[in-house]
Amino acid sequence: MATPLRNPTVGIDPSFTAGIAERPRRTDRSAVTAPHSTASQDSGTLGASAATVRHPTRSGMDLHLRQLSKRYSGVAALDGVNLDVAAGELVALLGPSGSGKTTLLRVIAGLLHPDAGQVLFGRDDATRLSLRERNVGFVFQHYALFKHMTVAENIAFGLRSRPRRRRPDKATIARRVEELLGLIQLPEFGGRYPEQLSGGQKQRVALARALAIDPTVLLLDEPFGALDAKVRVELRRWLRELHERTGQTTLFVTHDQEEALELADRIVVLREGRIEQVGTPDEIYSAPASSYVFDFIGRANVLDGRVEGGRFVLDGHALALPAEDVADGPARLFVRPHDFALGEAGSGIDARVVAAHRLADRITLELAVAGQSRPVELDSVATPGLTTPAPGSVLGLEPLRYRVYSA
Ligand SMILES: Nc1ncnc2c1ncn2[C@@H]1O[C@H](COP(=O)(O)OP(=O)(O)OP(=O)(O)O)[C@@H](O)[C@H]1O
Repeated sequence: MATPLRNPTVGIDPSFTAGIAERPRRTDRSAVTAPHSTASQDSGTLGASAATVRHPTRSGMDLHLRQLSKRYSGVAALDGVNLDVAAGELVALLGPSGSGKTTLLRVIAGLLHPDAGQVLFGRDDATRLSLRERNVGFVFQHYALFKHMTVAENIAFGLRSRPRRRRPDKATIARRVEELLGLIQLPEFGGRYPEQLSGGQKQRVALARALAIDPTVLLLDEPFGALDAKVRVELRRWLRELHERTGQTTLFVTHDQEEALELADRIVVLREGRIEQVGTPDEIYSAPASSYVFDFIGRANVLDGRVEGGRFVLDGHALALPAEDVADGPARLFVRPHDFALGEAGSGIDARVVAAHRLADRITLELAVAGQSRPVELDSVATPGLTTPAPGSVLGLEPLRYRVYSA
């Protein structure tokens, strides 16, 4: 019989809230010292041992995925996925529909078993353990709260349903629920039922319920996907703050690149069950490893041309951009809308203005480029004296930052 994994870095203690408040920021982990030992009060109540309170960082566990594969009737949902997540990291799994995000999250959770490969929590092989044995916290896109239970009962559920020997006493559970209600900023809501909450509030309660068990890792499957845009943005910031305070190792699935860029320490871009790139938001945005990542992260203009002798050229245009690391042959130029300089026709890429919009200090242009099937979008901060170009006029575009990939 497999032994449940316990988070060795996170012991539940009555000073939970204080402990969170005292936690230094991630960059200062080495300076962490125990706020105060509560081992004698807690051991035997929430299953915390002396070892659990020796590590007060509350940063969850490190996680390692080795060569994970999963196929569904011939289709590879996961294809040799390797990933290392450090304790306390907030990682986004990003990719289009069908790229394998949910499958990967479910395999980490133990809700789904891989055909091959390993899931390691710390140094322990968890591949054959169930969700409960892994002690992970999982939040679904559609608030899976129990309708017949109050908010407090929902949050307490994971602790109450533990086997007797690891179940905390009632007073400890009640205290823990109060702490979590404070943490999710719903201190007065313990007696309400889920139907009396907004969508955003329900998701906060779902998060509190997942955190209640002191999970080894927190797994969120499009946690804000069902909410409207404004609430999404608010909850996104709230989750980032919550993570700064709890330092819980967290993986969340999203197909929203903005959400990933704003929230994550690192982003994992998935494509057809494989990892296309892993990096910080800056790395992913500024140095996309492939045209797939460039296209997926942020807005992109794509121009079809070719590389000749280390330069990207477009027939009929003066442009000759350095592209030394790309082999000669058909190639694509990728430029973000705000990464063009505007000049005279004949100086770079000649582009005809199709439509122009000015909004306060920004000018947006829709342009047509001879020989290209896709329109080009340009977004520029208006400088004094710059008038909005008239539709029909021809301009020269100079890419300031760009990437060239073989086609
Ligand atoms: N139970 C299943 N049976 C058959 N195929 C499945 C099953 N679950 C997932 N798949 C397939 O595995 C691939 C990956 O699916 P997955 O749900 O992990 O993608 P995703 O990136 O999470 O997509 P979405 O953003 O739409 O949720 C897809 O091709 C999907 O059709």
